[in-house]
Amino acid sequence: MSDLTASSASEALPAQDLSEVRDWVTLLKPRVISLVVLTGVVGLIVAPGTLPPALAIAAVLCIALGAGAAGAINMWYDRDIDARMKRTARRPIPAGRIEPGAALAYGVSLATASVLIMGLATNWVAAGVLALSIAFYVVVYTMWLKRRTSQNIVIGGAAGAFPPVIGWAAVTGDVTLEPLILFAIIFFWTPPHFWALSLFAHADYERVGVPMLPVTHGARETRKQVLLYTLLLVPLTLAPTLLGFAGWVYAAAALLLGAEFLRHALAVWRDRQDPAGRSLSGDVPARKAFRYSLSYLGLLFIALAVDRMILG
Ligand code: HEM
Ligand SMILES: CC(C)=CCC/C(C)=C/CC/C(C)=C/COP(=O)(O)OP(=O)(O)O
Repeated sequence: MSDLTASSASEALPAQDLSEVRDWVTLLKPRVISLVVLTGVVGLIVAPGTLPPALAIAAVLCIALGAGAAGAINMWYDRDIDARMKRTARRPIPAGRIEPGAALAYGVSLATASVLIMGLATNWVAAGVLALSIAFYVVVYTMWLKRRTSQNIVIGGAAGAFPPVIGWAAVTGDVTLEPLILFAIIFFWTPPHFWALSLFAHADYERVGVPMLPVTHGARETRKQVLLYTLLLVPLTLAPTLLGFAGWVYAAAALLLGAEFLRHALAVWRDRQDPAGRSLSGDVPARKAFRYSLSYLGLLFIALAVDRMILG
């Protein structure tokens, strides 16, 4: 090997290592995890009592790791359809950069580690709810419902609603009404979050035969469901104040943020459509509603934490 080839090979190695690391991180769906972690942290903050900082950090890392592991197993299971959808074809498994078996081993090991560490660091109630949420995302949503029914994300979406319950249980060792209300808020938020996205991403799902609502019931029904779930969600977000575990700062934020979410949902509902209900605007309102759904949930949970810190 000439010097020139040898030196360019050694220079190329770190960049290749870096992109390999990036692929393993991508398997954890890190952007989705960021919001999952935020809701989990708020569960931890609003729970009565405290954890020593090192254990609180361990609990948050376990939620991130468990959610990431579930995402990796989801990508292992869905590698056939991911390869045929534009949005997902470049993922590490369908693109051939990570072996399916290695991804599965990685997901299962991380999932096991996250549950065990959670149990040892905090308590086994929190570890049990973490295990349940991983099983819900992997088994109930990914392996069972996703390819079978348009209600996949309503039932399976419960997986993503568990993190505040896990955070709360990590502190208290218990699951009471308060964290269940936070669960319900995320549960009712998931349909407008996902169905707004599915309105502009339905071609992918149609191609691979995944029965998402716009594919099975059409765009018009999906727009209606986005609005209906938002109408149920907004009053529900006032429950923490009505039940006395949050104050007026949170209630004001919930009303303002909710009014804006309703405005987006109404715009989705009213979007100019052809006779089949397909958007004539390039689904601009649906794209905006999807983006806003992310800020909405983040800000709502931040408002709850701030409110609880003010109330003490
Ligand atoms: C069954 C329930 C859910 C489904 C089917 C779903 C589906 C999706 C899909 C398909 C995307 C686009 C991702 C991409 O293009 O890579 C997305 C984005 C996102 N979802 Fe969800 N989601 C669900 C629940 C949740 C939950 C519970 C959270 C957090 C609390 C969440 C947070 C996010 C975030 C932060 C993004 C943006 C990611 C980015 O910027 O790429 N999702 N969701
Ligand atoms: C603690 C714990 C286990 C939390 C799990 C949390 C969670 C956010 C679950 C649902 C997340 C999600 C991105 C679903 C995507 O659907 P998809 O998998 O059909 O999307 P894709 O087509 O992008 O793969």
